Amino acid sequence: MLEVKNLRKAYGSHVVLHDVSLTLRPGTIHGLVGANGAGKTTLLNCLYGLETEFTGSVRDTTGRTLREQTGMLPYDPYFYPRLTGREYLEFCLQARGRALVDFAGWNRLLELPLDQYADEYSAGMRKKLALLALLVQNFDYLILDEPFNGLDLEANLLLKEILQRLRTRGTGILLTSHILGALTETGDEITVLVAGRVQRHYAAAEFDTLETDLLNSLHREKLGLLLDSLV
Ligand SMILES: Nc1ncnc2c1ncn2[C@@H]1O[C@H](COP(=O)(O)OP(=O)(O)OP(=O)(O)O)[C@@H](O)[C@H]1O
Repeated sequence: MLEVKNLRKAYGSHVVLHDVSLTLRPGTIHGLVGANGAGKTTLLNCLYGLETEFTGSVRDTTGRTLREQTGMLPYDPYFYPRLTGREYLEFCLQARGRALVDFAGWNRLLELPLDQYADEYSAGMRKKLALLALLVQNFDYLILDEPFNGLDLEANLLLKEILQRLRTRGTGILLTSHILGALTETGDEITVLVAGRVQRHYAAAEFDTLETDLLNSLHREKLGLLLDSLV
């Protein structure tokens, strides 16, 4: 299990994460929601080790090195210029010291032009390529920052199905999304982050309450202001 305990992260005097704790169990999908700037990406970056200056702890409870069996999809994946999609995939495997595999199986689903330069792909194709690089590596845990963002309708449906099948296979998946339905349809647990603090963890049986809570807070804070502005 991956465990984040009492994580506190600041940029200068700006505290972005306050005492955040959560767990990611094998074979579960854990959604992370929160407004723009709530701290979701920062939390994922601390978890994966892209940010190292924080207090609190991040660990695999089995004692293994977290990075070894965890793959991460960044919010905006970077591609080196003049690398084809295939070369990018090969690079990802080699950087991890893994043997090359045949990409054709997964790519029959994602249908990427692997012999074109990746930095010339559309935004959705780039997202698919970065996902493909994770899928071919069979990680135990996946950390996905906005995986649905930019994907077309068909790829969205496909990704939901893929995530559910990976969960059945035992993969633990932590993902952010601003599309609540994508998380409530697939997730086992959702954590709501408000201004860098965990407001509440919701189990699947409480997802109806989550929608009501989010709507209520929206009604209170923003819809009231909107009504005031319109009169
Ligand atoms: N490198 C950085 N330096 C300084 N402040 C940062 C840095 N990265 C993020 N922040 C600040 O941390 C806060 C949380 O940002 P973060 O990107 O984690 O939010 P988020 O919940 O992922 O937002 P979004 O939904 O817009 O992607 C924001 O106030 C942001 O300005």
